[in-house]
Amino acid sequence: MRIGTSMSTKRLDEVCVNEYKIPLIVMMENAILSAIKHLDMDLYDKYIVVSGVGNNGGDGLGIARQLKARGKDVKVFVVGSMEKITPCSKTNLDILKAMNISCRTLDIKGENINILEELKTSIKNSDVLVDCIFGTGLEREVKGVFKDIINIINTNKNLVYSIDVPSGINATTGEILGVCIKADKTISFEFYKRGFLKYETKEYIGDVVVEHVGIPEHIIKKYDDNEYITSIDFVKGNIKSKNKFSFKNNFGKVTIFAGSKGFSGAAFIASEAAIKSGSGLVTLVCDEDIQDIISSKVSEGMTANYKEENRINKLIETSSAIGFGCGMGDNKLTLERLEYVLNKSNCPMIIDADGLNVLKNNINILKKCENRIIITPHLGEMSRLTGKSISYIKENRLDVAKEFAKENNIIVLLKGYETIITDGNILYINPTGNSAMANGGMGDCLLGMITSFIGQGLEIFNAVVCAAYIHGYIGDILSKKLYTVNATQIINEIPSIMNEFDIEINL
Ligand SMILES: NC(=O)C1=CN([C@@H]2O[C@H](COP(=O)(O)OP(=O)(O)OC[C@H]3O[C@@H](n4cnc5c(N)ncnc54)[C@H](O)[C@@H]3O)[C@@H](O)[C@H]2O)[C@H](O)CC1
Ligand SMILES: [K+]
Repeated sequence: MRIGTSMSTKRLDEVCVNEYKIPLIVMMENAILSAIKHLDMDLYDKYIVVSGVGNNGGDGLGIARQLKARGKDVKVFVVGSMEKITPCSKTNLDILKAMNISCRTLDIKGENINILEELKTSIKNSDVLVDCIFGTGLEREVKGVFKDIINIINTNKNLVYSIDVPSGINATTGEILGVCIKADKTISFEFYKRGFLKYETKEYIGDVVVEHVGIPEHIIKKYDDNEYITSIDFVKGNIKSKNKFSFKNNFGKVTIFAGSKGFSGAAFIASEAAIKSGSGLVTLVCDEDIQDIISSKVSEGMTANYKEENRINKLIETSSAIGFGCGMGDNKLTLERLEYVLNKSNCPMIIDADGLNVLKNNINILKKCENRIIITPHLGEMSRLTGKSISYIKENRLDVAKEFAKENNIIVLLKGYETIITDGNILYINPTGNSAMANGGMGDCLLGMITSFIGQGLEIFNAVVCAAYIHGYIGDILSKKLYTVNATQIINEIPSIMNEFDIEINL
């Protein structure tokens, strides 16, 4: 699913109208017809449509017409200066008038007390309110009668379905411009709006569905912002095709540097996740004093300790991917080991946890490793790496991750609700995962899965996207029956879920 901004909508509209000669009213009618499919007409009969005078309002007026045509009881309120009404909205308003569908108008300059009372009563007497006051054209603080109406709707509402965006939200940034409709469902056009990714907007957007307005795919592709929400088809497609045609018999040889005294669990989880994700050969490199404990637990993997220099050198040279950092300790020795492995290796390297902590103020050591480093920080680690505050990163996480990836020529997987994966150019948002998974060891498990997928020969960026998706997908399935989901439970499910995905890694 594509992510887009107000600008993306505007640009596409202009291209369609000017270059491809698709009249806007045609796209609007497509938008209307695709929106009404989601208005639950089999459940409800009484609708109220509240429209502005922009094209979002035009969508609403067309929706009112289509609802009426299907025998529904519809009341329409239009708010805004009538002299500003867009041509397409005017056309739809004229059709409504010709059909004798009554429209109450609230002019921003007029005295609207009686109509506001009428609106309140109509809301109470209806099943569903369709919100079409503002769409992607909202550009300033919502005030006056617009503010009054939104507050009335939020206070008196039954169900509210917002068209394109809940009125009051900046579709690009997610900023709430003073007041905003609290939608139960948002039916958005062409793009999942970038603003919806801001955590604070979740209480306004409700369930989001994205519908098409009939713009040909090749045009959308041409003006793509390269930002997406990972779909299950993307994951299936990527993993399958890579293995089917390119690496059918190659399961990869991976090395994981992890664990230290007191942190043997991290090393176990990362290695076991790589094994269960289908790697041909997994070797864990750890401190000598935890080697025996881990050897006894990781029966299908091998272990080495830091004293075995020749063996380690050979492992680094021959690995198809290296995972580094879980439970190693935030100390000088870890930094030295990181530099050593970075210098000696040529394969993709995934760095997490203490591997990231020691990179603070040393990020330049990644510069010489062109395009083969993946970092997987959570917000705290990202804050230490970038020097930016957690709250700033939270507010601007897409751009912070993108900029950091671009500057350092790396792939960044920024963990959190709706994890981000970006190489500075393309960005994916991971839709899977849940709060039942918020416990120790999850990151180690993800590191093992990413290392394994890359080691098996998947394209690096796609491997990270797919690993994040499957990791969260398993968590989502388990959380339906478990209050807490831990890493070992995820690991145990990897083979069966991969099988369900029809992923051919183990053929
Ligand atoms: N390609 C598509 O996705 C299509 C989407 N459609 C719909 O069109 C709207 C965007 O329409 P636009 O006319 O550009 O903007 P709005 O309807 O959001 O309204 C702008 C309108 O409101 C005024 N305004 C802006 N901010 C404020 C404010 N704070 N207070 C008061 N008034 C304000 C502004 O001056 C304008 O008059 C999109 O969301 C879709 O719903 C098309 O139907 C088809 C193609
Ligand atoms: K709206």
